Amino acid sequence: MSRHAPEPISIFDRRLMCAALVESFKKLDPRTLWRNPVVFAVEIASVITLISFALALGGVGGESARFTGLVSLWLWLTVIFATFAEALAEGRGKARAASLRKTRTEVTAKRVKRPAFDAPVEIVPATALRKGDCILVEAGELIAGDGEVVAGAALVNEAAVTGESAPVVREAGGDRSAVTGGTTVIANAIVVRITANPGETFLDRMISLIEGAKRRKTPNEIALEVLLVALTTVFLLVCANISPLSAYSVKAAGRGAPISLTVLVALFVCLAPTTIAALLPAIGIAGMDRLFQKNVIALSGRAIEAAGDVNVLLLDKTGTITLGNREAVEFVPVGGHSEQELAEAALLASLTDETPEGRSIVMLAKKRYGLEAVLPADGQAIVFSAETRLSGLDTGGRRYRKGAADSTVAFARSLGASATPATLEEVVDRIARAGATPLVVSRDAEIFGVVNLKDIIKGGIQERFQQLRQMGIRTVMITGDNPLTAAAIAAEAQVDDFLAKAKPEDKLRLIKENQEQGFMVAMTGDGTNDAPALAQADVAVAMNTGTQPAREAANIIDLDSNPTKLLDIVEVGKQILMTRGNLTTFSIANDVAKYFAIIPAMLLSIYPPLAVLNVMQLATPRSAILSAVIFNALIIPLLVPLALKGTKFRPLPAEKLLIHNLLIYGVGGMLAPFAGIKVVDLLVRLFV
Ligand SMILES: Nc1ncnc2c1ncn2[C@@H]1O[C@H](COP(=O)(O)OP(=O)(O)OP(=O)(O)O)[C@@H](O)[C@H]1O
Ligand SMILES: [K+]
Ligand SMILES: [Mg+2]
Repeated sequence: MSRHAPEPISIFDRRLMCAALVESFKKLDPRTLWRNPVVFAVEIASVITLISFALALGGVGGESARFTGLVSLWLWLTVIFATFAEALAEGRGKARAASLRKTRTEVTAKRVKRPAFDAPVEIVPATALRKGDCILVEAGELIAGDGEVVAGAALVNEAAVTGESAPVVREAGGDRSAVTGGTTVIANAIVVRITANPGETFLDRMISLIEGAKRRKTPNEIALEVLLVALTTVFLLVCANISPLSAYSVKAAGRGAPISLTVLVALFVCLAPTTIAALLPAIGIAGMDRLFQKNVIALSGRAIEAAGDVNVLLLDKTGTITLGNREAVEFVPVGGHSEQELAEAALLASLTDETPEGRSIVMLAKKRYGLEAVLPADGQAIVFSAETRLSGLDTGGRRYRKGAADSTVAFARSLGASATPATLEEVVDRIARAGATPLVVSRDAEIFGVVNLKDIIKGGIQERFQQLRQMGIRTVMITGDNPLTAAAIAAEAQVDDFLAKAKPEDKLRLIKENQEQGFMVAMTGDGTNDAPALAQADVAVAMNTGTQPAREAANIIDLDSNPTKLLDIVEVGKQILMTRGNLTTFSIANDVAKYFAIIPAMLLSIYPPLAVLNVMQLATPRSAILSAVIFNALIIPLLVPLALKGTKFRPLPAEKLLIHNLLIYGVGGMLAPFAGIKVVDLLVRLFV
């Protein structure tokens, strides 16, 4: 695969860092910062200490101006480190969005009155196109908006959106009818029915998503934030009560000085869970960005996080596990009919069938049997549906049909057929066992034979399903095809289970059943008949090659149309959840060490015996407090790489991972500040 568009940019690229620095100052605006309440509280603390500093300079208040100034400076830095982490996480997406914007130049479109090539054409700007309009797009032209091909077939270059420069076929009918605005037709012509108004196209959605404009907090993020705000409130109350308590103690003990506002504010910031609060937005944004680098567009952060907990993956067969261009390769007659007769009946039954299957039958009949495709004037099209599993043509009082074996046989029976030809079952089974799809062809009550529709499994799929199994995810293939074909493909692709002859409502029911058993269900599909199931699944991945309804029902779109991408999505989902958990553990464990630094320092003048708690042997109370504030600030940029890259993913059982992470981030988080604060103190004692 050749990929020219998204050249990999490091998150720590120098230009991105500079842009993020500018952004991080803009993010100080309280009107936006309040959305992160803990960091907003630190900003208020910074303002309070700044005012105290100004007052101290004028000799008001009992605290040293130099000390207050330094505390204020480091509190401001704490806030900026937090906004910088978020800005840096957004940086790569913003750069990508800007380059996408550039490709979306002002274009014009050829609007047609009817969805046909011979309809009169009117030139209009792309912005004038509305849902339901039809446009003609010819070779060399840009497709002006998202839509569905309603006539013709063309080669389309989608590099502008997917980064993939190899052209793809887009054609009317079937599961490859969706086109994306901003892509280019490079051969042939198509008529497209527009499915999105200007400003609501896939490209628009993609740009606003990666720019973060549409980003909502996920339920997990909200739950964690509630906890962080609660903790912060508790510490705020504790600090507020220390002041009267200390004044009382000074009186009672007859020595020492009451605790200054600067020290109280410093204590509050050190105790509040600032580390995780500062890094929380960055963790989610960076996860989405990492997926985007893999050409996966997540329309919600919630879907990615749900992917981290997925137990069951349902996949559609044709177009998801297989390449999806089922092609007619052979006509096998039964019941004394000749190949030629079967070819003629199959051709008639396919003349108006715009699906890839139908077109490939017409092709084979023309090429191998020299037949001509002329639609009879009285021809009545019977359009294929996933419900009937049949398609065909009524002409001259005769009903030509083709479809799934049982459906066609049932139809022939309903018209009076008493027995099916002797060899039919054998032929159907032979084709199905080979993993191909048999379509039975009939005229009224008479069965003519079977069309062999071949399909190919996508490469490398088996190993990836194996990996999913190791992660404890069960793969189930669901297909409208017959059980024998399904079994053959299931065995070849090595899925754990399969469901054959599934109608859209069966797919939907299977998902609901799994969800009722408490499983988190992911579904990947491409067809219109997959859309209801996609809408129900917790994680719904649509192939970019799929139909418009499938893409609209999904919450994740894979631009590469590779069903095993779910592995990457699951991995990023797990990483986001683990990183957030680990940093929360670390952040709260950190506090323990800060108690040892600040509490003795704060109360030493009142209770001299507290000196024994000064285990770090910090120089003076002021240097101890300042060191804790500085450490509390510096730990944020030190952890930014971890927040952006995510905890390294290991395919381990959940309990083992939990113990492992608790050890590293819990114990590590408790010990790290002892060393860190001590080192900072050695430097700070030179200044205060
Ligand atoms: N154009 C067609 N005309 C008549 N019958 C068809 C046509 N296309 C498919 N069929 C029959 O209908 C069955 C269901 O097709 P459909 O495309 O709905 O399958 P599906 O549910 O999407 O499953 P999958 O895509 O996984 O194979 C096929 O297995 C085939 O037997
Ligand atoms: K803190
Ligand atoms: Mg399908």
